[in-house]
Amino acid sequence: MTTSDRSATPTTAPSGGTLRGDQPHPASDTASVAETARVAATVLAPTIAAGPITRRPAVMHLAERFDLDRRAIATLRRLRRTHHGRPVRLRLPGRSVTVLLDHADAGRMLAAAPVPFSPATLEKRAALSRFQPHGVLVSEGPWRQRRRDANEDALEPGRELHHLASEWVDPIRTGADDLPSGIGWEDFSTVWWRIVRQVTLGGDTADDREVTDLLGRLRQDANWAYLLPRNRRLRDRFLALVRQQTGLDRQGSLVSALNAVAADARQAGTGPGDTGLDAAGQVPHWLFAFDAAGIATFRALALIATHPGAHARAREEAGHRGEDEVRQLPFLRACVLESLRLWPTTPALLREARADTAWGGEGTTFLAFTPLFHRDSGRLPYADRFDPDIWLDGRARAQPALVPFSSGPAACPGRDVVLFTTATLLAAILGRREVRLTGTGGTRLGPGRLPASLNHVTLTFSSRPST
Ligand code: HEM
Repeated sequence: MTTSDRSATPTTAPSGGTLRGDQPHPASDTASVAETARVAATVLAPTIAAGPITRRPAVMHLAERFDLDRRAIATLRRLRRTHHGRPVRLRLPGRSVTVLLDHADAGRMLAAAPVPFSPATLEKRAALSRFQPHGVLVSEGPWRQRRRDANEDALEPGRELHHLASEWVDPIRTGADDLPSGIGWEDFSTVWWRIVRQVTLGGDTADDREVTDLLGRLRQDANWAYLLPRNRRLRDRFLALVRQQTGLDRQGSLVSALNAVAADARQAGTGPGDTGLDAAGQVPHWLFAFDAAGIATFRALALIATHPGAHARAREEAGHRGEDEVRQLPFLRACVLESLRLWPTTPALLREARADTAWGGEGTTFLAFTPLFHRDSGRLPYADRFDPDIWLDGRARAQPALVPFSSGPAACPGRDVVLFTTATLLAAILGRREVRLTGTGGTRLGPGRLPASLNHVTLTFSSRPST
């Protein structure tokens, strides 16, 4: 399948298209020193401090307490008004960084990947190469394309039910049953990683924590990008373990799908064996990225539990079940998408210009800060509401910058696997239990009360078997 064939497949992710009348700006502006300082203080610093690669709980706590994302959004809205929506180049020493403020510009940038707007920015290369040196996100040129194709063929974006989905239902249901009646983040996270290992690596890996624990330690280092020396011993141990696990090729796992793709490529003679592709080299990103899916699921549970109308619909969808049935669960998928819209787990979408562009020369870094677009109350009537229907009736799809999974040629190829696993887990929980939100870090959640920053770590639930 070629890349152009792929873009024709239906997908649940928003398209990179623009609304009628929305056109990208033909040129950019430059921020004043004061504006740059405000963006640095209220947008860049909190985003970096929160942990771009793994969340720092103490900073998440502060972010929620002071609703820091709301402040970031306010800063960028003000900048947008002053500069009439044009992209704005910050006056930062030693770096050329331009912030996109308009929906159409963000959509345009994401659609034009990897050239001129490459996802493999300096920051991502520095951080991610600590545990995924050959991941597609930090790859360039022909290698990027091969790795991208392999990721798409194995993860099957655009297909709501992966061809292996039926293999994952049992581990997900078992995980839901293993949750205690009082559910905190630690309980949920433990169950989530058991599910992730079984879906990704397969078979009996539920308790095989070493690989994901090592990844956790590498991710903490990666938060420091180029500021901290690399721990090569840890990295080599982790990558060797991933390679070993991938080599076991357990039936029904995501890695088995990837191995099949690599074997097909070898047989068809379309490439020099595994050289360049490095199938096992794609798996660290998968394990890493499933973390965000766990966070999104826990927040979605909080949204559902605090919105009676959605709660009733979610329980109804969850309740229609045959024990081993694999189902699409459109409403629960939409709830997870809403969780990601309201609290994006990748708030900073970064691109680096590989050629001169109308908005800045080669080497310029571009930032689309997704909370600005996702919570744009001047444009979206549902900006600060929980409204899963926007993902079902086409309203979200019509917006080029509602992009929890990014969009365009570098959009997340794992999105449909994510939506399947998360929605199936929510269904397994809500189909058998009555769930109530019992605690947050201090913020109040409910209809009309959705802070821009939500610390998932402090959410707690009570549950009892449903009658
Ligand atoms: C809630 C969970 C997830 C979210 C919100 C998410 C979101 C994203 C976003 C926003 C990007 C673009 C990043 C950028 O441009 O810098 C991305 C890329 C990617 N994601 Fe995900 N992701 C999730 C989970 C996953 C999972 C579980 C997998 C694999 C099983 C996966 C595989 C990938 C890959 C391979 C890329 C790189 C694509 C490329 O560079 O062409 N993601 N994801």
